[in-house]
Amino acid sequence: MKIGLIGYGRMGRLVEARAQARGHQTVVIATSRDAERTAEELAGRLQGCSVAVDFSVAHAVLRNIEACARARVPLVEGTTGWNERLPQAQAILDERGGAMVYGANFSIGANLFYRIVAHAAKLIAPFSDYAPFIEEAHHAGKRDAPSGTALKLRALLAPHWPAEISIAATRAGHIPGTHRVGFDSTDDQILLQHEARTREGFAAGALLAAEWIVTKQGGCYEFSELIDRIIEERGKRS
Ligand SMILES: NC(=O)C1=CN([C@@H]2O[C@H](COP(=O)(O)OP(=O)(O)OC[C@H]3O[C@@H](n4cnc5c(N)ncnc54)[C@H](OP(=O)(O)O)[C@@H]3O)[C@@H](O)[C@H]2O)C=CC1
Ligand SMILES: O=C(O)C1=N[C@H](C(=O)O)C[C@H](O)C1
Repeated sequence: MKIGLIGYGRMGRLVEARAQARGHQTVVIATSRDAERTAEELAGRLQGCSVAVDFSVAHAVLRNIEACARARVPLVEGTTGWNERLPQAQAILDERGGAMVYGANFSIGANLFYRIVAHAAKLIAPFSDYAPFIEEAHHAGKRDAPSGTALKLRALLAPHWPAEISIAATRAGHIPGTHRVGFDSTDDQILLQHEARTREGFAAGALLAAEWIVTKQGGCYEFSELIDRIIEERGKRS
């Protein structure tokens, strides 16, 4: 694949290294130096890419989605902090026939964790003494809080607990990404945790998503849907 990288920081560089190891090529790199470019201008730069991977900043995401859709380049959207703009993103993709796979967390483990948390929520909710809470911890350089993954976890719990669910965010040192979901009762506490050891898992998932979205003509997919398909296929085989 000929990859266009939007964002060339911690994640962008890692995606490039893994992509090269899999025989792909980076042909375009866009950074904060491209911040003033319009969607049309960025689309011009992305012409000829087979796929784009965006790990940049939340305020640039709609422009990046429009640029990819204009250039007819399928997009892997890994940036977090733009959840409330998803309907606008979908409208852009619909209007221009673009293809995008997005996810707050591209690690396979975190996506399996979503499934475990959803199941735990269903199991525990009928026991009214238990109250859920979320904790997340990340490196000091992370801009958004709560993390995109914590917001996704809250969305999984919300149908079972109508009251606001507390999310505590820690920003310190070099933590790649830890998420905990707890259920607290008078007598005990149930604690579930996903801890990324490095960022490699995010990069590997983003490449998996890139190799998948490149085959799609259009549409807006959440990465967890892709994981659901993989779980289903592997379940049939075993
Ligand atoms: N979905 C997932 O699995 C994961 C998501 N993330 C998310 O990815 C995003 C990036 O994270 P990370 O790599 O750690 O961040 P970094 O701060 O390390 O990198 C951000 C990059 O974006 C570039 N940038 C800034 N403004 C613009 C702009 N207007 N247009 C294009 N590029 C721009 C920066 O440019 P410059 O180099 O010039 O500063 C930099 O290269 C965050 O939202 C983070 O939450 C992170 C890890 C996993
Ligand atoms: O910024 C990060 O580093 C991470 N961001 C994602 C998020 O906001 O959930 C995923 C991961 O935890 C790392």
